[in-house]
Amino acid sequence: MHQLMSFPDFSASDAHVQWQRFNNLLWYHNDLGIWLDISRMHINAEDFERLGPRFDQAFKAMQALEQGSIANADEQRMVGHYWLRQPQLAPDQEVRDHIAKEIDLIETFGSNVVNGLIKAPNGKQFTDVLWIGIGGSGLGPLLMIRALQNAEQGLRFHFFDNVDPDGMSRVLGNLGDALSTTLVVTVSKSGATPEPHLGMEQARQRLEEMGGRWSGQAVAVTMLNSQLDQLAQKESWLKRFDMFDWVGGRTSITSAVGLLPAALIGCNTRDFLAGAAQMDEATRVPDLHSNPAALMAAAWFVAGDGLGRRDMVVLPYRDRLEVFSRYLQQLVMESLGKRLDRDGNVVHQGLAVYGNKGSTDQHAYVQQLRDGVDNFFATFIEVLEDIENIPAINNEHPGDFLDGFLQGTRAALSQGGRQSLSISMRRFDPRRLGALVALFERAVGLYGELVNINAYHQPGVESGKKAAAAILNLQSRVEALLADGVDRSAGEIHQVIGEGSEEAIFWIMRHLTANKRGYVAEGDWGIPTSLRFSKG
Ligand SMILES: O=P(O)(O)OC[C@H]1O[C@H](O)[C@H](O)[C@@H](O)[C@@H]1O
Repeated sequence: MHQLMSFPDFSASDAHVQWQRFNNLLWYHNDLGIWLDISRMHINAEDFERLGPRFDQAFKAMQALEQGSIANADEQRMVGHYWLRQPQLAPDQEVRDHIAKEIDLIETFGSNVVNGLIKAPNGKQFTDVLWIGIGGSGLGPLLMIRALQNAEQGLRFHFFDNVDPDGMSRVLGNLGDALSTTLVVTVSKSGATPEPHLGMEQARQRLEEMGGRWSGQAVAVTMLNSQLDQLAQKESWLKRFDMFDWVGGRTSITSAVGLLPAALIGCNTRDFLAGAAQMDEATRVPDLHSNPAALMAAAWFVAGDGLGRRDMVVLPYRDRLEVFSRYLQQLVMESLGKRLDRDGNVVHQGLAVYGNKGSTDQHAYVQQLRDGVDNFFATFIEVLEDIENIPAINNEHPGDFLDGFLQGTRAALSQGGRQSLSISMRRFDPRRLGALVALFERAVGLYGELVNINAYHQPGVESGKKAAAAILNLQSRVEALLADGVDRSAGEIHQVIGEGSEEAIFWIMRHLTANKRGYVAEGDWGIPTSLRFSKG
């Protein structure tokens, strides 16, 4: 049964009406000290009524998912990230025990490394971590480190989240000799993603050139028996941690993927999990009005006409949360950006996410938000507790300015008829980060149900991967052909190979000739058809 709720429609000009909406729509969790306010989204009482039955369905689907249904039908997988913070919810005892055991192992390993009980092969204490992972295996850890690490706490973190040679060179350059006391963690659920594999090989070679012993400082986080796991086992790496088949990369932050970095910076992993579990409790409530994830999903739905017509601009007013929008990009866009719905209809669903942090962004793109194209809604995130060692100077408290800037932008957007929702946290710590992540995870899950898509697969990514593999294969064939030293145009190469396209061959040759790989080109680079390529 839906409890009918009456509150006035959004009004850009009537502050009293808005105050009433604020009071009527405000969600608050006393123990977590978190508020959610959707009163400045253009959602009205009749939307609640209209969406009620859809939410009843969505709540049921989420319940089934938590009980272990095959929620990811295309991949025939269960979706179990909620079990990670409440193992007792998992469908069988073996899984429950496995989750609990992994958390213990991560905690012990982390504290032993931080306290120097586990040492680098050269006998010295580990000083740094090189974290090699991409997508969910990189973004969650990055968020954990940026959001939770305090100065001088735990190990220094460095990331390989790409195969950009320049990026890798800079990271290795920054590490320098410290590579010999660096824990190198390779993270890949599938254990077969090319990016972390290449990163691992680079790190390994650099380390071995320095006389280091790879297996004494290498750690793997992956699924049992994956390619990466087999390598780690064969070579007796220092440690390996499990990723579970039923946890997707973008929701893996409460698995070893997020817990291990937390443990390595001496942060309380149990608090992080407890915060997520508490928010899970709150977002499990099958009532639209009192469930914050449902309120958020409903507001997103109405703002974008259920078709993702408005982007979500994430504006955390806390530097620690600067990468949260990047984290949400994967969580939201990889989950909701789908061509087909679950009945096979072409729907091109999605919800675009971008943002950095306030107040910084007020001096960059907020001008367009206030006055330009109205194709977004803002998500303000604030933390109320200021930091004591940044005192007021001349009676100017930086925290007051931060709050003032947030309120100012929020008001300016509303006056301009632009929508926003706000999440306020009394303080920020591992528990609140866990809660924040869980809030968005559930909102994404509910929204996926509202628009009837599979939020847990990523077929588009797979096709990009296949296309990239085809290009690398084409390159091998082009290089084999040009090994004879004969010069050829892109068209001639294409004719002989009979694969790919002239344009793809041009791109490959442009890259090869830009590097000292022995290839030369004669002709005009502005007229691709004039060029003849050869191995010089
Ligand atoms: O952890 P891995 O198996 O290496 O996957 C890393 C990432 O790559 C994929 O392409 C997926 O789209 C992401 O969801 C995943 O997080």
